[in-house]
Amino acid sequence: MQHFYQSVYDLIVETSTNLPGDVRRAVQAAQEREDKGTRSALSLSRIADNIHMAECNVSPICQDTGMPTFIIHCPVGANQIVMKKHILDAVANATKASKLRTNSVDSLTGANSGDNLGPGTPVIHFEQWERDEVEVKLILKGGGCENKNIQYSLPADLEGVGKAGRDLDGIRKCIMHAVYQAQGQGCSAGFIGVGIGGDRTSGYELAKHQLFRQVDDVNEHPDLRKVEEYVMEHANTLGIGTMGFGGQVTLLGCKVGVMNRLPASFFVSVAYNCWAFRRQGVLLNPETGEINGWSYPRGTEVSFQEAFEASAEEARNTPQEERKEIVLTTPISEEQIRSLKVGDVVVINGTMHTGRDALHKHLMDHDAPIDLNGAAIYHCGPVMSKDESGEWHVKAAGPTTSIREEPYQGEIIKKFGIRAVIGKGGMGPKTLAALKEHGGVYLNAIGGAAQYYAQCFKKVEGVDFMEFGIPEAMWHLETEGFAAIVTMDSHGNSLHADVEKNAFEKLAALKEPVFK
Ligand SMILES: O=C(O)C[C@H](O)C(=O)O
Ligand code: SF4
Repeated sequence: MQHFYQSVYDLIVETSTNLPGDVRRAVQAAQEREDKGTRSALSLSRIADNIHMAECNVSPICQDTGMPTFIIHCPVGANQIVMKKHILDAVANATKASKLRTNSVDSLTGANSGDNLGPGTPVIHFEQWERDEVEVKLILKGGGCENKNIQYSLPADLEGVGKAGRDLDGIRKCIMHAVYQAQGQGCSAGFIGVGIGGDRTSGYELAKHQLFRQVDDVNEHPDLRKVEEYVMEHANTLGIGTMGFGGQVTLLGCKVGVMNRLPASFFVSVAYNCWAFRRQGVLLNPETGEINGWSYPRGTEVSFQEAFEASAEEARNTPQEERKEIVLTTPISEEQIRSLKVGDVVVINGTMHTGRDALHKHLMDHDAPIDLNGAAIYHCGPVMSKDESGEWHVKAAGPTTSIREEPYQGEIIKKFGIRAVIGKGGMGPKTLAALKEHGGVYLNAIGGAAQYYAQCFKKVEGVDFMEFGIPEAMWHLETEGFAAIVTMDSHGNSLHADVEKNAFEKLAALKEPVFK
C-alpha cells in the first residue's frame, strides 16, 4: 500500500477542484431549462464558468471545502490504522497546498487548528466488504448547506403543507418543506439526500449516504422512486431558482433511502447539498494502493470549456456603454446607494473588506481597525496562500450565508457607516430597516463561485484579526470588477422576502394528499 497516501491526496484534490461529470450534467440540464436572460440563468452561467476555472486552476470550486468525510470499504485484514494515518497526512498536506480551506475550529474557543485536523475532523468511516480492492469515497459538504439540513419527527404540522402523517404522503410533505425552508441559502439549485427511519443519528447518516448515489440512477424501491420523481417535478414549481433569485430550477437531484425505525419514532432526515456537490471516489489496488479507477464520471468527461470561451467572448465584445452594470467605487456615497434598486447589477472596484461571524460579533463592542465609512463588507471566508516573499494571495473567495450576521448587521452598518453588504442568501427585517435608515444596499453574490470572484481580488492590501484564523480574519482586498446583484435596497425592498412569499404560496398549493 505504498501509494495509498498519494491516491488519497489525489482524491482530495480531484474532489475539491473538479466537479464530477454527473453533477456537471445536472448543471447543464438546469441551464437548458432556465428562462434565458434571467438572473438565475446568468448565475448558472457564472456557476458553469466557475466550475471550469476551478478545474483549470486546480483550485477549490468553492472556498468552503466542508467537513472532509471519507467512507472506506476494504477487504478483511486491511490495516485500518495505517490507512487512517495516511488519510490524516493527506488532509493536512492538501490544506497546506490550499486545496482545502483551514476548516477545523475548536467549538468552544473558535481557535482554528490550521491543518483541518482535530477532534472529529476529518470524519472517517471504515467498512469491510467481500471484494479484494479498497474503495475510498470522499464528500466535501460545506457549512452553509449543512446548516440547511433538517430532520422531521412524524406526525407533524408543517407550515404551508399542514398535517404530515406517518405515511408516504407525510414523507412527501416533509421533503417539499425541506426544499422550501432552504430557499437560496444553501446555494440552490441543490441536491437532497433523504433518510426515512432509523434514529436521529442513523437517519441523518442514511440521508448523507444517499448523496453518494449517482445523480441519474433510478431507485429500485417503487414507492421511493415515486417520491423521488414527484419531488423532482414539484420542487421546481416553488420558484426559488438559482441562489434564491426566483426561477425554474430549484432542485437538481433527490435520492431517498429507507431503514427500519423504532415503533415510537418516525424520522425523515434531509441532507441538503449545494450545487457545488463535491463527491468522488477511487478504487485502489489492495497491494500497492494505486488508483485503478474512479467511482463517478470525472469532471473532465463533461467539459465546460466551450461555454466558458463563449461567455468570455461575449464579455469582450460587449462595449462598456451597453453593459447594464452600475460601477461603484469605494468609498461609496449615500447618494449612489439611494439610486440603486432591487434587480440592478453592480460592479465594485476599490477596496473590499471581508468579515464574517467572528468579526461581526467583535465589532459590536469594539472599534474597527480601519475607517469603514462608505465601505463594502464582504461576508466571505477565503482560502489564502502566502508566497515565499511573505505576500498573501486569494485562492478561492465566494460569499458565505449572510443571515448568520442578522443579529449584528444593522447596528454595525449604522455604527461604522458601511454602505454595501455583500454575501449570499439575503438578510432579514432588521438589516433591511438599517439599509433604509442609513442608506445601504445588500448585494447578492453567487454562492460557491469562488474562482470567479478570486480573480477580482488583485492584491491583498492587509489583514486584521489573524487570531480569528484565516477564514474569519478581516482581509483588505484591492478589488476590480466584482459583480453582484442588488437584492435588498435602501427603499425597503427585498427580493428574498418576495421570493420566499411566492414559494410559500406554491408550497401551500401542494397540501392535498398525493400518495394515499
Ligand atoms: O463558510 C463558507 O465559506 C460558506 C458556507 O459554506 C456557506 O454556504 O455559508
Ligand atoms: S458557499 Fe454555497 S457552494 Fe459553497 S459550500 Fe457553502 S453552500 Fe456550498
